[in-house]
Amino acid sequence: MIEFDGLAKRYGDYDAVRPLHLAVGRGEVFGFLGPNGAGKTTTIRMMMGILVPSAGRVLVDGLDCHRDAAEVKRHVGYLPDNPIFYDYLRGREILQFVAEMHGFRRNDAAARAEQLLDEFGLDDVSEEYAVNYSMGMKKKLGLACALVHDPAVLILDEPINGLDPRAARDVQDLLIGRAAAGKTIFVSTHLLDMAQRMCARVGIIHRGSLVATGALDELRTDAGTSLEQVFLNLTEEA
Ligand SMILES: Nc1ncnc2c1ncn2[C@@H]1O[C@H](COP(=O)(O)OP(=O)(O)OP(=O)(O)O)[C@@H](O)[C@H]1O
Repeated sequence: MIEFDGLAKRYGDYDAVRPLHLAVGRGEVFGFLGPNGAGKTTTIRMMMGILVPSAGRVLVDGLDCHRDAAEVKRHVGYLPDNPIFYDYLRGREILQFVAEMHGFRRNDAAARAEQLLDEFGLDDVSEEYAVNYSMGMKKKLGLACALVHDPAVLILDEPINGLDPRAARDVQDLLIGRAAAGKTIFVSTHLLDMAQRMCARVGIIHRGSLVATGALDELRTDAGTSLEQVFLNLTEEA
């Protein structure tokens, strides 16, 4: 479903992402774990066609994320690390706008917006300007936007970063629901609790290199200790 084939990004002589080879299967919830600056956002921006790879490629459903970027967006829902909204649109209008961009007719777009506002518990703030939303509300609205067209694949950059425990739990529950419905989820995080709750398999990225992949239980058994210790060992600074 998602295939990284030597995907790499270089800034000048700095390797932000070193050739990445990885396959994520249909229906899998894959955690992309790494410390600050490891290369997670850079990788995800290449998946979304926002950054041009320096080498290699990444495919979603056989489509090249750089060459076929527009088509990839029909298959994928994307939550950026810091969702930004038009400051002159209200929550409901943003969802309606995104739905229309995906080809919904006006009435269908309104109905879809209504449905998502309800599901994400945003009804009460639907008429407020999204730019004034709290971080938790912005992440929920961003996730609702990512789901408007019911994509098979979700690519999420730090979905619960900066959220209070209740908002973090709400967002995780929404995602667990989507995973149970068979969505393929590629989620970047440096929050190990979240990886433990949600991900069947993880990859750990450190200084642009994938240093380990596997099921959480395998990784823990390898090091005979907690995921936190595995993470700390693998991402140790020289
Ligand atoms: N435009 C750029 N020019 C030069 N270096 C960059 C640029 N963008 C990112 N980098 C560097 O590439 C590295 C990877 O950054 P990236 O944002 O992908 O990390 P990350 O794993 O998402 O980190 P975080 O968890 O802090 O968001 C960092 O060292 C960053 O400073």
